[in-house]
Amino acid sequence: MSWFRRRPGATRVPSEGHPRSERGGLAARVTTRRGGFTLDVELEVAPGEVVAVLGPNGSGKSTLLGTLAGLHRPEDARITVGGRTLTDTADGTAVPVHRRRIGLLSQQALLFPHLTARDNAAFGPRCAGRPRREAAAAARRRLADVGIGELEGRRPAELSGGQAQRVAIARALATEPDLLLLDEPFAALDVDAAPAVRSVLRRLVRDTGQTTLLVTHDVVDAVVLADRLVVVADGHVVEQGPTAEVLARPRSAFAARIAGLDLVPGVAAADGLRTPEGGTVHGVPTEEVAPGEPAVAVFAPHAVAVHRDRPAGSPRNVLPVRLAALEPQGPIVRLRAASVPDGPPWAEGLAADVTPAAVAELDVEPGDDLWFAVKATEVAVHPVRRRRS
Ligand SMILES: Nc1ncnc2c1ncn2[C@@H]1O[C@H](COP(=O)(O)OP(=O)(O)OP(=O)(O)O)[C@@H](O)[C@H]1O
Repeated sequence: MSWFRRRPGATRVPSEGHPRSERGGLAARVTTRRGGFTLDVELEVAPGEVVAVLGPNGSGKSTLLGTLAGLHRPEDARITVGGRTLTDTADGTAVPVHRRRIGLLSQQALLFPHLTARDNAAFGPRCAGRPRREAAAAARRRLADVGIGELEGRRPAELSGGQAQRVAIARALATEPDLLLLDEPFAALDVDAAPAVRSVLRRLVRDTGQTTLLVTHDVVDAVVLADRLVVVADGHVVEQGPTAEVLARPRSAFAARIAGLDLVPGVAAADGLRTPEGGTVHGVPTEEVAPGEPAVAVFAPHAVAVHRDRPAGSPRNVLPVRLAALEPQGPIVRLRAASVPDGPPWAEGLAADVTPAAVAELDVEPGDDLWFAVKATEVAVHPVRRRRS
């Protein structure tokens, strides 16, 4: 699948300080223990690339971010960003947190309660040694970038969760970090606030060509923000690759579980998504996507109704499929579709989750022709990560 792939030859926007091309990417080899747990990973993030790290609870994601940020001392590691060695246990190099030029954004905004939004955002550049006036100017610019320039004089107690997280984004980016680390950045936001904050972050990361490592549990974050996925389990990298490829052909149990969503590539349209062959998937565009933008329609397999005969009536999306496989998944059965010659090619691999009773009633077996139906209201249309060129 080519729809999430980075466009070749994408150029980066020069930043105010040093050009991004001089900043380079991340190369890390880390072995470290925490109690009885061992993290043992190698990881690279190319300049301007966004890599998402996904993994089950306790797989070592936070340990990895903490080690990169300089918060944990690893037993055996070499970490370089833009060719600068930040950690090398072989020769004792351990650049302190505030000199690593790494921005860290956590679930919680963690703002200083007694400082204004502006002074919170200026804190990073001040720590990096920038003069007061310059730091304040950088803070103002970034607050404007995240859409809350007018709130610069407010203290954290006077901000909503989403606004506070925007200040935290402004603070992380005001330092012009060589590497941005995002640790579940939307997890603490309520469902109404998260899409707008994700949208702001996506735009900023794209527009500045910011090299970024994102840790998340939410596959939509990875789809929207990341070029590449790295799946960790039990302290090891178990698979990695372009986001779409990992989700389309998951090899690890965890990736298979997170990939348990139906994804259809295309471009956003007012009424949903236009597929490459000119078909339409009716759906609800999220606020993060504009018509004409590369996008993906996402729906849950349990939202798909399965019929022997073409259903009449309301569902907007009705497509003919051939049953490729029946996959028992605990209390439900997943029907895996193949495309049919006259049907849309994107039906290939779609999943529908039904009860065993429904399977018995349908009396289906692989090779049978069926109809999948999904309501437009069940289909969300998200932008896909695309680097600015
Ligand atoms: N300070 C500590 N002392 C001992 N063990 C620790 C410490 N911090 C983490 N661990 C252990 O290290 C392992 C990895 O934890 P880590 O927080 O890196 O995982 P994670 O993938 O970020 O998990 P989650 O998704 O739940 O945040 C876990 O088994 C955890 O219990």
